[in-house]
Amino acid sequence: MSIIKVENLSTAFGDNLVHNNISFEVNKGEIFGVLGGSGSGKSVLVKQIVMLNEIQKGTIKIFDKDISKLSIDETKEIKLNFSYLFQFGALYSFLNVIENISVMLKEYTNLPSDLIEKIAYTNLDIVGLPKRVAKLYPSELSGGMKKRVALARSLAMQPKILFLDEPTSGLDPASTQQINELLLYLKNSLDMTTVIITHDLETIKTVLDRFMIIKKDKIFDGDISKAMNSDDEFIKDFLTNKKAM
Ligand SMILES: Nc1ncnc2c1ncn2[C@@H]1O[C@H](COP(=O)(O)OP(=O)(O)OP(=O)(O)O)[C@@H](O)[C@H]1O
Repeated sequence: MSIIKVENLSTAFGDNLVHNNISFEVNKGEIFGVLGGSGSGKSVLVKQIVMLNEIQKGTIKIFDKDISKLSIDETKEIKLNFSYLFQFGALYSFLNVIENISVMLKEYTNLPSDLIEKIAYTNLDIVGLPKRVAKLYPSELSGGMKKRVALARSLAMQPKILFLDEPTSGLDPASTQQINELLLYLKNSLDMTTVIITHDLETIKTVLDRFMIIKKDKIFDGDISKAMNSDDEFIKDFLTNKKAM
């Protein structure tokens, strides 16, 4: 079942045509990758889906609803289903780990504070961090731990769709592998659809169910084995990291 449906999307900034008539669907429960070289419009595309950037041409449907035709109330309601972890999804330096995870719950729900704390601790556990880090501040965490806390903060709202922009950027190979394993664990344990922007070959190979590659047009849509068997030089180079990603 398709949960996101993008049809004939075109986006340009002045003379810079970024998306040329792109169509794709994301199915419920899958981990879908948005791939492409630097500046190919991956972030703009995801921001259009989460309604942070305007749609210039084409349609985007979420849960079968055309998002450009929603009322203010419908927009608010649909946005409650999203969590978006930005590329440099910074934690608040003046809040400790558990306070960082609680931020959205405090802002967007009326839940009592003891329940918010309980949910925050549950999500700390879900991302594989021990209770002892709860009172630490971001400056006291490793890069991998910061990513986990940011992920826990995104998960706390129990999103139906999670958007991750480069979840492993800046991490060493061991921490990258741990985040990849965590993403697979989340897929199997939570009722969630995930859209990931990534350049990381390991993530592409081991985590994504399906992905598309954009380069103004959509030049590929499928899974890793289809991509590996492709005769297209760009796709082959892309997957062996020969292309500037
Ligand atoms: N608000 C804007 N005004 C003008 N140009 C923009 C705007 N937002 C994005 N762009 C341009 O659109 C293009 C795509 O940007 P985007 O950030 O989506 O790329 P990306 O694929 O996510 O790149 P990267 O992998 O480097 O993060 C770039 O050329 C960028 O300069």
